[in-house]
Amino acid sequence: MSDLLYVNGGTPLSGEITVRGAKNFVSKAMVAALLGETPSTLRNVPQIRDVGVVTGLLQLHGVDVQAENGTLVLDPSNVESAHVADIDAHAGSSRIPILFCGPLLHRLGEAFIPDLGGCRIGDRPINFHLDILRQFGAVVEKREGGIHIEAPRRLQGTKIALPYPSVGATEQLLLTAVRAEGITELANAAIEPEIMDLINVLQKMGAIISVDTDRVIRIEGVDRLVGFQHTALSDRIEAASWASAALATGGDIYVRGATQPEMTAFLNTFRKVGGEFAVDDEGIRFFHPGGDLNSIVLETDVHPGFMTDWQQPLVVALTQAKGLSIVHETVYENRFGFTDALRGMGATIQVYKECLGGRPCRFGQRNFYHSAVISGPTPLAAADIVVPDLRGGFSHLIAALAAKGTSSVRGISLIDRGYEHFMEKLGALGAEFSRD
Ligand SMILES: CC(=O)N[C@H]1[C@@H](OP(=O)(O)OP(=O)(O)OC[C@H]2O[C@@H](n3ccc(=O)[nH]c3=O)[C@H](O)[C@@H]2O)O[C@H](CO)[C@@H](O)[C@@H]1O
Ligand SMILES: C=C(OP(=O)(O)O)C(=O)O
Repeated sequence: MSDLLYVNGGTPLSGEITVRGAKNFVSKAMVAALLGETPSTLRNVPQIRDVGVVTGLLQLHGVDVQAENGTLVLDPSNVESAHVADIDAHAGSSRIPILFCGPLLHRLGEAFIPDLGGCRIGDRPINFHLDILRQFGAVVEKREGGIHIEAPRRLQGTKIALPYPSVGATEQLLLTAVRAEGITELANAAIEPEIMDLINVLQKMGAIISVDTDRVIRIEGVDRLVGFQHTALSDRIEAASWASAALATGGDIYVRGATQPEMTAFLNTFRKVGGEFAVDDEGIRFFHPGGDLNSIVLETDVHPGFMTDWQQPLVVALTQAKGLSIVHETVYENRFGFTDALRGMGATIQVYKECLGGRPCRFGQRNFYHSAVISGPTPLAAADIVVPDLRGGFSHLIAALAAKGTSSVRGISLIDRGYEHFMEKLGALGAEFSRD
């Protein structure tokens, strides 16, 4: 099937869709299953490409993965006999392979981790991950196409402070510390809801982990872990993406499965922009109440702040708000590339190297266009677009749906990485489109 979608925009999206488990949790919980001596069951798993990638990686390592109706059963009992030390077949496919380090070191004593993929929204180095592994006593060596890691003896608990509360590095530490010898303490840890749910999973497996209010996580290593049974928390990025689509197209979308506690920062911002929402026990209805949308000043941040992955879809809605909005991206240095295409569709967006609208961040005084000023409202016109990355791609799709006329959107398979059945969902919301 072709990677090109023709979108006939200008109609408000209206109706109901369902979101399932979070991409940024499910893949990590699947890796955690490697640590158990018995099978694990994970429920509420979406059919997205990243789940397929991690399934492939686990199978290569001898894990039996059975999938049925959104439930995965992962049996790691053959990992030792499979003992695969080279998984470069999956180089560049996602960011998850780096999280195999701790579990594989505990089980096999060595591993080869291929170069990572994921969205190109900045340099995305892995220096924190490698420093963590070395502090546990692993020997890390750069080789062609990836890194080779080895644990000459059992990994040892350690005390670490992250220079920045990185999600991946915090997960790296958790997945390594739970079976290391002794106590590990991580200061300046990330505390995203997806990390808290990973901690839930690890605790079910037998781990001892405490989280303090000051971003300190403390783990007492244990000798063995067992399988878990868990239902994944909901995907708050997908939910916010559909909410932004409702706002940008003047629509009304009920997102079944969306949950309020993990979305507090988004909901506050959505309300300030002029969107309305109604929370019930099953999900959240997001709608444009009519009238003007308001411009805002917004800064992305680590949890509990406004998350960076919400930024790109919301910027499309801000092109329809009255006045000047300022968005300061403080998590990634290069996450405004997607605005080029929006400008081509008629949006007025200027990007700056300065830290605008808030406190100085790591990227100020450097050569990164990490602040944006959006002036609206501007009608959007149809265009030919090439999808740059996962969230940028979804944002382009929203822009095409808001624009009058027929747009072509090329590279839509990138969107499958994080949005389950997005074309069926668009259909259910009344979008007009056809696949080439
Ligand atoms: C699969 C997954 O869960 N992806 C999410 C995860 O990405 P990921 O875990 O890759 O993001 P991090 O939180 O690690 O990155 C945050 C910042 O730390 C920097 N950094 C990170 C690691 C490192 O070793 N050195 C370093 O400098 C990064 O370049 C970035 O500027 O959290 C991000 C922040 O919420 C989300 O946008 C991604 O959707
Ligand atoms: C940046 C993202 O994902 P990844 O870390 O998998 O590239 C994202 O989900 O928006």
